[in-house]
Amino acid sequence: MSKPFLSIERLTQTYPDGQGGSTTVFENASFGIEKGEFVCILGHSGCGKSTIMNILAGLAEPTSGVVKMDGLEVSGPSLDRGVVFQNYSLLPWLSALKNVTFGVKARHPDWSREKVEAHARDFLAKVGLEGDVVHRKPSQLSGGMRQRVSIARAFANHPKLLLLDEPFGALDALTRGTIQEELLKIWSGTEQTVFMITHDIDEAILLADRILLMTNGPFARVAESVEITIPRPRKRTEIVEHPNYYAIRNHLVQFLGHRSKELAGKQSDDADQRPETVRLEKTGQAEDEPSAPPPLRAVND
Ligand SMILES: Nc1ncnc2c1ncn2[C@@H]1O[C@H](COP(=O)(O)OP(=O)(O)OP(=O)(O)O)[C@@H](O)[C@H]1O
Repeated sequence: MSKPFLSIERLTQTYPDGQGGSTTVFENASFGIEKGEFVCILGHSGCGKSTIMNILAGLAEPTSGVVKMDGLEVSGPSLDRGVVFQNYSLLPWLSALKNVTFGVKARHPDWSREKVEAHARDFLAKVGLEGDVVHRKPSQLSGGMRQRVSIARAFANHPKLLLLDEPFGALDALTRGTIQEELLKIWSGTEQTVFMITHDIDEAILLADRILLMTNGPFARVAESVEITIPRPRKRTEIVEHPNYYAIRNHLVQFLGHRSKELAGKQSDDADQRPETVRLEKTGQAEDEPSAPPPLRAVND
């Protein structure tokens, strides 16, 4: 079997527990991501999502295990891996436009100034930022606009892998919805590989090809890989009508509400802990199958 584009192999992370011992966040976590896939990871606070992302970004080293991208081991940050954090991380002294051209110049040192600027403006326009607003500094932009700049900046650099750490966490629901759809549009035009942390089940269903589910730590596991069997293009208002939507949503709610705790803290003898694939398919089933939507409830309890 050929190796996936991104291969996470037996990743283990332990930290000192402050009392002379150590805590194992996760152990021998292994999974793959194919080129062009959009993968979200869901799990309760503290299970180790950000730790995995920092390792994928090359910003942190695991205690053991390796990450390979295109067959090469990841070590240290690289322009091939772009990161978008919740807090935007824009350079405050530069305009929105210059925040984008900065990375494009580094990526394409041979491009003319005009070409760099046109490229940056093109990506800003894709997220709805056009005209004079591109000359504003981050402090003169709203939170939603800043996050749009971060996304434009990340995509404009064409990294092979885009890592998004709760990029919409600080936004109000309306802005969040609009930017989610802008993100989908920009992603579908580029076929970039995306790995995203979110706490929002509906966001994950809207955006992802697959959702990785993590159990609670310590000894957290990436226990399941749930395929999102809803065709693209997807719209927030339309996916809820799809027969698979509530089956998938229920499964995720159940996992986060119960199974993430039941499976927590259990060490396994398997040297290689790979997630189980879950594929829920309700299309073509008998009409009398109960399909009433469950009551919506918070899942991050
Ligand atoms: N540098 C560190 N030293 C000690 N423990 C750490 C360190 N960094 C993270 N941890 C611990 O590792 C565990 C995983 O942290 P991580 O930030 O990866 O979780 P997370 O799933 O991203 O959480 P959240 O959803 O709240 O962001 C936590 O228990 C955290 O306290």
